[in-house]
Amino acid sequence: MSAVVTSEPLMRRVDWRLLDNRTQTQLLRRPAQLTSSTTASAVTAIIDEVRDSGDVALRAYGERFDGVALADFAVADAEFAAAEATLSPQLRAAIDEAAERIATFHRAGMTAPYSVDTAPGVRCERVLRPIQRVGLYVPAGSAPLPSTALMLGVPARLAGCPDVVLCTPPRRDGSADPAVLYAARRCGITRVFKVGGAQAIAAMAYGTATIPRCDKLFGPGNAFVTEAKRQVAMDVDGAAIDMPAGPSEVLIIADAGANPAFVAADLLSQAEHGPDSQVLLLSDDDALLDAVSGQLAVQLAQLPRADIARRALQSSSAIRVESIEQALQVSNRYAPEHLILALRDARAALPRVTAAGSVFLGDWAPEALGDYCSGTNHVLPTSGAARFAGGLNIASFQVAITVQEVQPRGIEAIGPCAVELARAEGLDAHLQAVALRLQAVAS
Ligand SMILES: NC(=O)c1ccc[n+]([C@@H]2O[C@H](COP(=O)([O-])OP(=O)(O)OC[C@H]3O[C@@H](n4cnc5c(N)ncnc54)[C@H](O)[C@@H]3O)[C@@H](O)[C@H]2O)c1
Ligand SMILES: N[C@H](CO)Cc1c[nH]c[nH+]1
Ligand SMILES: [Zn+2]
Repeated sequence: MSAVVTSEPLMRRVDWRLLDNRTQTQLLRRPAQLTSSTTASAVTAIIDEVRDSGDVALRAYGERFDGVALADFAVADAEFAAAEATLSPQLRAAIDEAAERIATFHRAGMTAPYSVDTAPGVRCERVLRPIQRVGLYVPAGSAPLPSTALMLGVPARLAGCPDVVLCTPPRRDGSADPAVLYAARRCGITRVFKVGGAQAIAAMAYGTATIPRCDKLFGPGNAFVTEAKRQVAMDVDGAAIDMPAGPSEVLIIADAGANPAFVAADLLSQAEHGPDSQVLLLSDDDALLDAVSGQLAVQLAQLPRADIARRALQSSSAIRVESIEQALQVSNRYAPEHLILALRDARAALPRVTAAGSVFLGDWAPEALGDYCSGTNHVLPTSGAARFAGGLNIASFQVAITVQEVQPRGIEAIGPCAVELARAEGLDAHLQAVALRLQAVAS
């Protein structure tokens, strides 16, 4: 029997139980990983050009990739005001409401400074400081994402970052998306530049005459943006980055009782982000897989962005597994950006999830709620980075500094321990720095 059970027109259907380990690994490869060497060299050339020619290069790339050569990239006060006036009251209210809920969730998870006496007369502390200048990237290639401006801007503000710069691709008429501008302003951000793609990342990492150099860069983006972040993070003269947050992914584990229309809608909602998005469906029930396949065809036909979603489905899979337990193992191996547990008892499965950016429990938590307004952050690790990294939070915008304060009785208490360890390492100057103080306290 072949591992390919049926040849689906929209999404490949495979039986996990019949695949060898190598084929399983290939199946779980992201499309962005397959094109990475070509993308990498294109991005290196863009970064080099921006470092050499600054704003001139930004203007040329803007013309080439976004169809507009801007004389001035900075958004002026008048454009912010016009943007706010353009938005419907309903959209402004939705942005405000989402911002409040995102703030509520993030504030609750804020790490606190702390202080502890580790020995009599030895106080150790951790204090938190906001990163001084942060650069945010808000995608707008295939669709402007004002929700991303909130996901970046709200925690940056709560962390207290004093200097926040935001880049987003311009529209063809040279303006920035009004909802992105409103969301940015809502988070207190006033330095917005109409620059997109790898060139925006290079500009914020190295600085140009117009765009200031930033300490750390944040935000999602397509394969070019994500690769540019990776490259500037590898360069000691570049900038730190939040995480690889590339093309969107969702993995859904659905049992026989799941609602096929809901499952199909959730798959399509990530597929419509871009042709390099990847969506995976795992189930132990053939009838459910069939029903979702039917729903996909029906719902896709009604989508304005059907072409993009159809292309994403081509690099996606519906996978028949032996059991929900096996599905959880596959999911942990894939480490999805988003994991939807469309299970009758989703909560019971949660303890077995070890790698995922954000988890959606049950039938009533579509991923789109996390994208917009449940309160969690939608800037999440992709490409398997959820194995070792979590999503964006306030701590991402802070540096934690440790402090120690030692009294004379403190050096008496712990000095001998340091002396012994310094002797073992053969580091005599270390030993001396402690021993001198021990003698001074004793005399
Ligand atoms: N992981 C996350 O947290 C997360 C969150 C939101 C969005 N996303 C992802 O962000 C991405 C947004 O992508 P997008 O394309 O819509 O917007 P984008 O702003 O990331 O990219 C648009 C820019 O790409 C550059 N570009 C386009 N074609 C190019 C080429 N051939 N060579 C070099 N540069 C080129 C252009 O400069 C353009 O301005 C999607 O893949 C989406 O899934 C991820
Ligand atoms: N699903 C995206 C994260 O991968 C975030 C987003 C923004 N707008 C809609 N969705
Ligand atoms: Zn989304």
